[in-house]
Amino acid sequence: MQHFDLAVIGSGSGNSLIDERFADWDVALIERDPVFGGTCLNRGCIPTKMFVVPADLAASPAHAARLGVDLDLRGSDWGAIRDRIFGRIDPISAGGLDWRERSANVTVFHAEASFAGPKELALGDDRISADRIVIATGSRPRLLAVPGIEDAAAKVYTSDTIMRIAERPRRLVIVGGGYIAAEFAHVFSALGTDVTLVNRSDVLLRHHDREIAEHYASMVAGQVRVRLNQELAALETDQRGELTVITRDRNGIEYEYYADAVLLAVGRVRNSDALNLPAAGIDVKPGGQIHVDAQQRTNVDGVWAMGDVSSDYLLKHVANAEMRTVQHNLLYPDNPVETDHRYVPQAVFSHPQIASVGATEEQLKAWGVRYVASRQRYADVAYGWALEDEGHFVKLLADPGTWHLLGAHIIGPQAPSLIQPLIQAMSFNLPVPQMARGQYWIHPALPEVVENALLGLLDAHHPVYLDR
Ligand SMILES: Cc1cc2nc3c(=O)[nH]c(=O)nc-3n(C[C@H](O)[C@H](O)[C@H](O)COP(=O)(O)OP(=O)(O)OC[C@H]3O[C@@H](n4cnc5c(N)ncnc54)[C@H](O)[C@@H]3O)c2cc1C
Ligand SMILES: NC(=O)c1ccc[n+]([C@@H]2O[C@H](COP(=O)([O-])OP(=O)(O)OC[C@H]3O[C@@H](n4cnc5c(N)ncnc54)[C@H](O)[C@@H]3O)[C@@H](O)[C@H]2O)c1
Repeated sequence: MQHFDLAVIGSGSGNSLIDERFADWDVALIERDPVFGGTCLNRGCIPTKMFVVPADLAASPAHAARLGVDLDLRGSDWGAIRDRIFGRIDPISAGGLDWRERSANVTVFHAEASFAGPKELALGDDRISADRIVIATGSRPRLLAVPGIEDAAAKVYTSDTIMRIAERPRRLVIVGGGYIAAEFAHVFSALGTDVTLVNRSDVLLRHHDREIAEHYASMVAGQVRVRLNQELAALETDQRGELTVITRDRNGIEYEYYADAVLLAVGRVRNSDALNLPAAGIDVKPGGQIHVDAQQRTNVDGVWAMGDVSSDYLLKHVANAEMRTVQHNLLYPDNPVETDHRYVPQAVFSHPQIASVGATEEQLKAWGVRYVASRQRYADVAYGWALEDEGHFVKLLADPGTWHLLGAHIIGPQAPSLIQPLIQAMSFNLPVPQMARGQYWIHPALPEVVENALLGLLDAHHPVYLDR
């Protein structure tokens, strides 16, 4: 049996862990997917955002008309967009594998790993052992088992498959109301598909601040058909191969939608089920989330886990942060560090864009925390005038005692970029007065909407003067 200093399962964030500092370690990297590099690169963050940019352009004529510019969308070439995106991504993935296979100290195994003991892995018929094992196996789309789904399989997609679809569907039903549903609703509707969004609960983007979620719902309703409180009940394929999507509401009433394709966007399943974790005695939470401590250690000595398979956050920037923790703790076991999960930001690249960090107003109320809130419309700052903005805003929540930000929520153009200084302020405990008045804000740039929201917090309570 081959023995290694370190075995890493999963070539997504796990692959990034093995840097030059491990040059004198004997490392095994195991990947079961023929495609190398994991979700973010091949079927997640990166290709979705590469679709969002052309979708933003395709959606721009309506906005341009309000500014006196007459743009016409004459069409979109799905094949060209798709091939450009994957023509860029696929060589990066293949090149990454090639480079890794040529690394002197790393052996790449193309196999599904499962535990045969605490420090032993079964890779098909092979066995390897390692002093340390890192589980970075990620997650996969959740599927729904409803009548007719097998017959309709050729027209049922997930985020793993829809971006490579041969032709853009004329009519698409998206099941779900989270990140993936919101981003693909934008991409497909902007490029010309008739989209119906079916969601089981009565809110879209339910983990967001309620005001933001409601505002998003009102805006997306202008782009796609939104059907709330309905869940997928069945799929029917007739003799001509035409697909009907049947949904059911809470009263048992059924609805029918004709579709050329269905996208399931109903959450993700952690990839821990194939790992035979009981063989190693590794603790798992309900739902398959591997239990780790703040140092990313599982309950079994020498076995770490990171990223989607163990994290509370299914986000690449979190997987990267956890990867850096594991990396450090492997290299410097006598000086371990913990992952900082205090202020995890998130962004939805929908239309409009959304970004948030920290607590929602509903959470603060539920926790009984004292707070002040401010809302600043893009339309009331100079660059918002230039944009002729309608309806987008920044919402901030702060502690009126310490003047530390408790939460920041933005819906509107460039929200994922605008929020970055607020993440910085929260991470480094920069109080609102200092942040608002202790620096210049470029005039008349869009971040003035953040500046004014900060000043609004101070007005919301009582004036605070800075000792400068
Ligand atoms: C459509 C979509 C869009 C997204 N957009 C964003 C975004 O904009 N921003 C953001 O922050 N996050 C985004 N995410 C989330 C982000 O992609 C994930 O959080 C991140 O990729 C997780 O990384 P990971 O290393 O944990 O897992 P992965 O990258 O999934 O890597 C796990 C690897 O392990 C392999 N594997 C699994 N089980 C085994 C086994 N038993 N043996 C061997 N190999 C195995 C898998 O094949 C996979 O290659 C998006 C996700 C999706 C689906
Ligand atoms: N921009 C980003 O950062 C980004 C983009 C895409 C995905 N992601 C990550 O991937 C994760 C998964 O995304 P997601 O959108 O699949 O999950 P999600 O958890 O965000 O949303 C799932 C949605 O499906 C609905 N749903 C569940 N079962 C249903 C059913 N039977 N019928 C109808 N609706 C049903 C839920 O009500 C919910 O609205 C996200 O949580 C996020 O962490 C991030």
